[in-house]
Amino acid sequence: MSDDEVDLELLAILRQHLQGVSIKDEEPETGVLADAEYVYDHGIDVAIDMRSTKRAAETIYAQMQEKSYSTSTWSSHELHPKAKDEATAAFIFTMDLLNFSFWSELPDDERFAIEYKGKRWTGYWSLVAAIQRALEEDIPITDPHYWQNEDECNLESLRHVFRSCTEEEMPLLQERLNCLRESGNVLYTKYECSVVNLISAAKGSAAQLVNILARDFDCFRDEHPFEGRKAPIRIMKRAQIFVADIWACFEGKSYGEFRDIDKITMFADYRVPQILSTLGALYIGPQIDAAIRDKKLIESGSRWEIQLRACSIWCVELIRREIQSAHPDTHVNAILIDFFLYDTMKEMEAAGKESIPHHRTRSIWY
Ligand SMILES: Nc1nc2c(c(CN[C@H]3C=C[C@H](O)[C@@H]3O)cn2[C@@H]2O[C@H](COP(=O)(O)O)[C@@H](O)[C@H]2O)c(=O)[nH]1
Repeated sequence: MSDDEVDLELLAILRQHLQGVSIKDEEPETGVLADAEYVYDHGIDVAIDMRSTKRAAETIYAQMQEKSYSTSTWSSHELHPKAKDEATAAFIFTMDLLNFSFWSELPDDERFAIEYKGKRWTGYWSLVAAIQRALEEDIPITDPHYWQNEDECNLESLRHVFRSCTEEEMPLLQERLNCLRESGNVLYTKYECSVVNLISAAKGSAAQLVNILARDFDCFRDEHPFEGRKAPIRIMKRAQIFVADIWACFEGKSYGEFRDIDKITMFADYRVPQILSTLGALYIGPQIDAAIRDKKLIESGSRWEIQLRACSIWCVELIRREIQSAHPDTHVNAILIDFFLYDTMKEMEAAGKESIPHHRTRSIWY
């Protein structure tokens, strides 16, 4: 080969690596877990207590067994779509495009809430309720064509879709409109306005689907600089939870069939770090702990916030390894552990048993 041909070959290999596709076995990686371990090894404000992590692993495993926690738990939630079809895939994409920042400074009876099916829904469930309600009102909120139509889909119509039964508006409404507009444009230009085409582009790889979302959609690219490291820390929370929700909803079949689903990590939100800390598995240093207890805003992308998120990902990975080694005959992945921890934290919240608040960061990433 001439020198030029060698250079071109090397360039192609480098480009593939940069897109997260490794040459040797064509099996892509997301890089999220490696980056989580990097932050854990290099940060000084958040640590993991091994003894509590081991204990938490046992408790989590026992309760997951008791509740026979599986992919089918996803569809058992009252508001989640039940049909296993393309419309549900579009529903889940819309949901995870907007699945961020529901927390409020106001007391429970004044905070943003959606009234639907005779109940008052807050947090994540307010999003799901609003989408269900819009569809029942014949508003095509899950249709990428609608997202691009500025006459029909705009701040005013979004205020209607997400109208609250209290005085407080849904947080970051303009940012949510921006996410819809950008995604509508990308789906139109690259995937014939079809979420199913987007899923198919990953050719059955969960990691590749995360990488495609990060590559094509600015609003999914949840990566942040950390302490002078050259490459940003990849967290990819909404990209990963989208893949996980599709996998769980379709129970690993049809659009939910991914050969490498176990490469998906915990989703670094503001609820799972809260329960990991409550369990004693995550040790949050005194300065951050004080800020959380005082409900102080922790800035998106700050050193503290990146450590909270990345160390939570690493902590759930250690819990997963602990469960796997103690119970080699069962198969549990970070997704189901995460779903279980989120749902358990919500049950604790509903029962008024939150011992420490969740951290307050306002961003479109979670
Ligand atoms: N790590 C993780 N984060 C999750 C979820 C979910 C809901 N997933 C459903 C699907 C399967 C599960 O069984 C759940 O039923 C929402 N969130 C995040 O939490 C925050 C909302 O909190 P709050 O305002 O209190 O509702 C916000 O950042 C949102 O993005 C999860 O599962 N894992």
